[in-house]
Amino acid sequence: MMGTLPRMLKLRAVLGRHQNLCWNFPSQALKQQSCLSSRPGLLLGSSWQCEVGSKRHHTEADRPKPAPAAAPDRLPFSRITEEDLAFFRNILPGRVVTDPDLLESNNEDWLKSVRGSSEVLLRPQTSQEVSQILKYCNSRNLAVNPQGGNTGLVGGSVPVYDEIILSTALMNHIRSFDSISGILTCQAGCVLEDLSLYLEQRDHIMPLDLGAKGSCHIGGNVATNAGGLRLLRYGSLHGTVLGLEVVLADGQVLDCLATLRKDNTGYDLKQLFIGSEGTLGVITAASILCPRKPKSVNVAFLGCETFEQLLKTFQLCRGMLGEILSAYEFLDSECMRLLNTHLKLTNPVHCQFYIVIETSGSEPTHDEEKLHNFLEEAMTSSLVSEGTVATEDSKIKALWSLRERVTEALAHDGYTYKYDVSLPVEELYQLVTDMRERVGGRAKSVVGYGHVGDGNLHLNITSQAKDPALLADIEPFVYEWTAKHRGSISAEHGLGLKKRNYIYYSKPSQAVALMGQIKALLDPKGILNPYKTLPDDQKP
Ligand SMILES: O=C(O)CC[C@@H](O)C(=O)O
Ligand SMILES: [Zn+2]
Repeated sequence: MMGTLPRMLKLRAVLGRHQNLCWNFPSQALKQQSCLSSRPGLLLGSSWQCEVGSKRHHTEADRPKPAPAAAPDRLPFSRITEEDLAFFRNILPGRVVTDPDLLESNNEDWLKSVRGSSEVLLRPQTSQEVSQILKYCNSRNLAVNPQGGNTGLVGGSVPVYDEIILSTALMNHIRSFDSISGILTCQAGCVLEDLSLYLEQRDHIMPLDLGAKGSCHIGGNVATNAGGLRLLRYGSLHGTVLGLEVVLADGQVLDCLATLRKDNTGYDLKQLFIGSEGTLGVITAASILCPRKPKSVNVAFLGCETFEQLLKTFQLCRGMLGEILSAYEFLDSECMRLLNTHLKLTNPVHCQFYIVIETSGSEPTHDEEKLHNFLEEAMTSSLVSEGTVATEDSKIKALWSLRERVTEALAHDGYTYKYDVSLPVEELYQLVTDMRERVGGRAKSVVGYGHVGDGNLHLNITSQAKDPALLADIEPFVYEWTAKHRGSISAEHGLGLKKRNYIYYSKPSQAVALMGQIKALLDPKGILNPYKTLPDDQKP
């Protein structure tokens, strides 16, 4: 994992010849920071568009009016009774939680912005137990909120009213790992970081990596189609998940747990459940294609003065680093200010925009040479003004923490309005600039960061406390802006409770209606994660 230090020092020496360039290794202060954002149990709308030829366009008149984002009325599900509890206690001895204190953290999302009032938490260990639970709930018309690590950011992982919480926490068993094919099969409740550690000992890695890795469950990652920091290199879970086991609303266990790279026998049903946020079935196990652990990893933390330079650097980087490029992330100077203020993290360089570039390859000498050439070119063409490079694990983690912990820093800044949009990269930062101008001094901070390499911006706005006037400035402006620029109003966080009614900004009515029909087919009573994902006009 480590590049050779003398070689990197040489790199510094060569690059150091250029004026304004300051290549240094992270400061002591930075090294001492913990590398992981420990989001404790963190689980967290689009333009109406239609396809005309290859172009999407949207007309104001055709776009359905989004309903308010607030929670809809409670749907007429049954209320839990003593007989129901007796049934659950019988099938899950010692694993039915009704103590309100113990239920606190399961009822509230990580952002503390959505709070349900569930009175029961079920902790199954097997798919058969999940099947028994759902069969019973379906027959009794009891609503169920499937819950993984509760790290979502759109209110998808917590109950809205009194839904029964079905936790995957005890379903954390690795079923198999084939080191020849790199295919891992595990239960849904395995924590992402545990899987990563397990695989690292076997010379492999998980194809996804998130700031919330210490708490999130792989089942929740798949259910939300989580993107994260490695998507640029390894693609989305739609490609790396080879098979799923899913329990349907009526309790049937759907065994699509294939471990094949290629399988064109009919419709690829597992894809329906990836990103469906627990509304179509409960994922109980997954087979995932895992890459080999790279032999050489380097991280460069660079600074540039304009977003245009940042994009040109990306272009250069894709051309010069090619197959070894594994991440291209960014944060603006406002994010850095919050990291300094709230988490006492120190910036290794000082600029308007910061880039985190990661390379992962199999030959350290080759990778370092490529990185060296790229950095030299980025410097001589004045795209990048400052930077630092790390090859050692601890330094790499320290640099990554500057990107991964922005969410945590924002949580300390105040009430946070979160937007997670996909946009054509060249327009990505204009939304932040326009928003800043629009909200003026009403907001405490307006920050932009995210996955430039994937065209994914995280626009976050904070205020001292929840502020309806500020919200009215932000929405629907942010959704309209995104739709106008042909973006998606949810790039990777999903729709959950908070964004469900904005789906029409990103999907045409026919597509949403078809989603409603699929939901009605798989979950006719609508017991699975009600109030989430689908807009209120499409609930069964
Ligand atoms: O908090 C956010 O807005 C983004 C969280 C996560 O997707 C990230 O990329 O850090
Ligand atoms: Zn993200």
